[in-house]
Amino acid sequence: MNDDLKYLPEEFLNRMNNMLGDDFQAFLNSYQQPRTFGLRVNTAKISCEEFEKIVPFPISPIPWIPGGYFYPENVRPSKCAFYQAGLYYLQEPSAMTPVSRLLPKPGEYILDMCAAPGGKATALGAALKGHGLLVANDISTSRARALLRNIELFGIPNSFVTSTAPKDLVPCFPEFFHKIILDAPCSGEGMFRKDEALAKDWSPAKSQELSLIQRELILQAADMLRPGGYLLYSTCTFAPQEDEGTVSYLLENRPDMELVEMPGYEGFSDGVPAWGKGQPQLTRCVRIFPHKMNGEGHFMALLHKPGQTISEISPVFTKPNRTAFEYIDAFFREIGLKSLGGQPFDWNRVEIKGDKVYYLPPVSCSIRRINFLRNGLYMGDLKKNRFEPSQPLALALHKGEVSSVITLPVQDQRLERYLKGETLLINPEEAASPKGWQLLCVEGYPLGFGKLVGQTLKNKYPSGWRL
Ligand SMILES: C[S@@+](CC[C@H](N)C(=O)[O-])C[C@H]1O[C@@H](n2cnc3c(N)ncnc32)[C@H](O)[C@@H]1O
Repeated sequence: MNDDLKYLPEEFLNRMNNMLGDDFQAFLNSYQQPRTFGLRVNTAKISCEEFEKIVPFPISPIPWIPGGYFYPENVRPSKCAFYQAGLYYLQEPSAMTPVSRLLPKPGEYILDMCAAPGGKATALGAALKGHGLLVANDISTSRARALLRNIELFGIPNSFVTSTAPKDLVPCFPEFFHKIILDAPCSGEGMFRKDEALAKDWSPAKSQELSLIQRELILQAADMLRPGGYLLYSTCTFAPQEDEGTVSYLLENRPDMELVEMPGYEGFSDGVPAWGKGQPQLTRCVRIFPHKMNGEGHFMALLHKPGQTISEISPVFTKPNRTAFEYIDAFFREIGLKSLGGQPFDWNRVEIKGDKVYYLPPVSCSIRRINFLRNGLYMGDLKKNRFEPSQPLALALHKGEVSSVITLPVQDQRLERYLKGETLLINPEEAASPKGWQLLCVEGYPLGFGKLVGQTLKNKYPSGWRL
């Protein structure tokens, strides 16, 4: 065994040898190949064609992911202002696959049960394009905070971000969702090449423990899925008991559910019935092996609950304090707001709690006993006789939705200084309006607010967001 591979646990290698047979050597060799790096375009904010024109570093399409691109290892895309404008998410290429096979559509109600830090939730939210509802949940509150940040960076206005044990979501959302993604906590075997620490932490006992958790979670997911709905179960492990084993358990316990084919790709491998309880339909599961594709190990199963989906959208009912509306409206007039996130602004969705202003998702439902980190978009704060906009509001705005803008080219050094919290010198011809609130943009894409006084742009980029 090559010294470079010593970190791989022997029991893991023996099991993989049994699973893969003739393919085992190729699998092992893949651990000496460099890993790949990916980003996924936020198609709610920018088209792929436009992104390809303006991106300032080399990219090449990931062939099995619409909107996914490889970038070279020596590039740091998180240092580019387009990243702070929420134009893309950095994600390992295989990990982009589950959402791309769930085919989320605008208007659907979608749940991401184990969502932090948001790799899949941001893709789901982008696909909804502001219509319908995304519930992004993670049991860990600290991880859910990182999830909220990514949802806000992506400018997703129609989401609940929650931190609750999935069993407590079930009574709130019985047969509610059109689509659910369960990207389960798993033993992470597929990520050993990316993160050797995972291999050091691995044990068969842990995998067994996790498989029991996955069994509970997958039944809970099925119970929140409406007839006609789709559930995508995914892991980043090769362990059969966590993959086909979990899906088998669902098929046994929820016999109405069926495995369906998902859009294929030449590098995908079929699931193996013998690795579960032998149900022939387990071949419809998909495995991604690092020796067959340019990505890390992954497992996916797309499940359907037969029945007719009833399409209905429940209206939002709020009883807002309308006296505050004039302050918000005055701000909107000052910046010349035309729409929000591609849709006309709907005053019925405004909720005011104390001095905080929120824009609720366009869907309501009765919810108790859930720990919310966010219900909709945090728009800003009411101060004495005025409204102060938030950073998430800036990021929820699309290119061209506001007229008081200062837009700088991506190479402009002032963008980095803005993101560090500094004031900027702005030439009069660079600002669309001579004073007051401005939306600072990179190539037209909103980054954050500032206030122009003479030629000085006072920085309103919040300290918690700065570089
Ligand atoms: C594989 S990660 C999710 C990654 C995420 N979907 C993404 O794409 O960024 C699994 C998540 O499950 C959460 N988790 C762990 N135990 C859980 C449990 N018992 N119930 C629900 N979620 C759990 C973890 O906090 C973790 O964030």
